[in-house]
Amino acid sequence: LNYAEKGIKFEEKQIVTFSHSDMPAPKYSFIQEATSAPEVSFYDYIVIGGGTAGCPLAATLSARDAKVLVLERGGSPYTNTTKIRMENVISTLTDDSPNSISQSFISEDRVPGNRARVLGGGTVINLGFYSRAETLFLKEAGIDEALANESYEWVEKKIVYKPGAFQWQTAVRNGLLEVGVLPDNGFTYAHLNGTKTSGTLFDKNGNRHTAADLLEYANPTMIKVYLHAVVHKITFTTKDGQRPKADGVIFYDANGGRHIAYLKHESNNRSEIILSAGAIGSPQLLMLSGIGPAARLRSLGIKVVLDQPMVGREMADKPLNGLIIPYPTHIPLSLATVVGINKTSNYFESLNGFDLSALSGSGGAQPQTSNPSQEAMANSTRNQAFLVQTIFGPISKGYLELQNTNASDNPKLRFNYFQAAVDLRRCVSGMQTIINVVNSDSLSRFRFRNMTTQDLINMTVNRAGNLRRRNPNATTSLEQYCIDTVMTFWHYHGGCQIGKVVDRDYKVLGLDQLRVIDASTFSFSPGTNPQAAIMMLGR
Ligand SMILES: Cc1cc2nc3c(=O)[nH]c(=O)nc-3n(C[C@H](O)[C@H](O)[C@H](O)COP(=O)(O)OP(=O)(O)OC[C@H]3O[C@@H](n4cnc5c(N)ncnc54)[C@H](O)[C@@H]3O)c2cc1C
Repeated sequence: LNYAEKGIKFEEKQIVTFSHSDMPAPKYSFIQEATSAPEVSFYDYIVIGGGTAGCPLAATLSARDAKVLVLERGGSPYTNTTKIRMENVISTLTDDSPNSISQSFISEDRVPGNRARVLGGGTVINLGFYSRAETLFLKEAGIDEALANESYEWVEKKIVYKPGAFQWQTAVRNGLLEVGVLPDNGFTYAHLNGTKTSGTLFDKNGNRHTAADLLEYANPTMIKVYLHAVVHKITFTTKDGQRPKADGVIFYDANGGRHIAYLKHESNNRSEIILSAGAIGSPQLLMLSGIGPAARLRSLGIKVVLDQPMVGREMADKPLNGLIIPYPTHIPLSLATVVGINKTSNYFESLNGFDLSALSGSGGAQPQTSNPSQEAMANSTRNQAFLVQTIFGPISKGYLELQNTNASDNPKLRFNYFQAAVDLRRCVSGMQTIINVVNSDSLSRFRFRNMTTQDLINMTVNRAGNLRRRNPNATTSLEQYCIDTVMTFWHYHGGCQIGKVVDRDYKVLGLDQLRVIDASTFSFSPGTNPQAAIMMLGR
């Protein structure tokens, strides 16, 4: 973040650039399977996790003439680009096979979730909505606003698109304006109160562009990316009386081969290991490496390097609640390109033609209406929209704990959705706005005439109800509705927060040569959606 201050300029001529159009998948010579990695190697920087933060970070470092290694546990997003097209977002998330690019889990809250397992990380499996963070986020993190803006532009130039006018998104935008989510901010990436259209990672042909594309900015002679490289542990030198210093990383390839990458001794001053394994992966790996709550680590046979009780604490996820709206006509599918931001800290988004409730784990019980032809239409996932909301923050926090010492397994996660009363109040207020939008004139032509709001509520409880809900008839209030139908917004964060696990330069407290750069450092999820802020941070 101090590059500009220090007068360091990026060598633009080293950067491989393409025009921002629908380009073919890049063929990077520096991306290889980890099976081809030497047993021992040496680098200036070792980035663990080639995800949303890791890719822009590694590209940036390599363009500064540092020798950079990226270790990514998943494969390439360019192997099967059909899988990551817009129409396949939900089928990718429901693919639970061992080679899936999405690893699913169920939190202790009984809410199913997904985490990326692919180069490009969350940007390869997410819903693509792109919106910058509020300035509060920059202020709290102490990030220079001008440098943040330059970094956003660096990302946007390569992978962010202005969306076309989708019929459903236009109706939702008009509905939000009609019920008072004002002003109309038109098209902008900025985080502003009111209703706006923002960016998307999908181009006009529905092809997804991801953080992996940012590696086009890398200096190809200075970077190496290994795929299917599962990092098991960071190693430390611990000389008597001195702070532990991170010096290497142990990783395994797809054939189970063990490799170790070390930081180069001669470049010690700028050498670092940077953990960008995401909000779930980074605290997990710190613990597996001996940095975490000592008693718990010892109980799993892990040698303690630093007793750090805050690793894995204050984990959070934004709750998702909304209404399923079956409609009587066929309209082209769309993912969120419009967002409403109101003064009571709710964010409203929508998608249509996708069955998001397939992810709720409730088994997708069928809607109950009194009209058979309505039911036939409502049963078709192509003919339904999901109008959803989430809240600022959230205030409710949970935790991450190791279940075992296998880096590929999910740790135990609890997010405690709505534990804080203010989160529940915000959800109720947001649901009231959603009900108003659903009943607005703008959406009236997308509604079955005799399907009431209560019908929609019942349908959503049945289809999107989470695994915790036991009795659908027990949903008697909007408070209970929020609790019974909460799903993940996938904005996991925390576990390595600034001031608790890392300092304001993202350096791990109490250790040398180790930083964390990803969503695990956040105390709240930035913006309406965090990927813009995370890529900016990586840059
Ligand atoms: C389904 C879904 C929809 C979403 N929709 C949106 C949206 O529309 N807009 C938005 O802004 N945000 C969205 N998000 C959130 C956003 O995508 C994430 O917050 C963001 O991608 C997280 O970035 P990260 O760098 O912290 O982690 P990630 O991008 O997850 O990167 C972590 C990387 O580390 C790798 N890794 C983990 N452990 C290891 C290990 N042991 N060894 C080697 N590699 C490892 C992972 O495979 C991964 O590639 C969505 C997320 C999901 C899952």
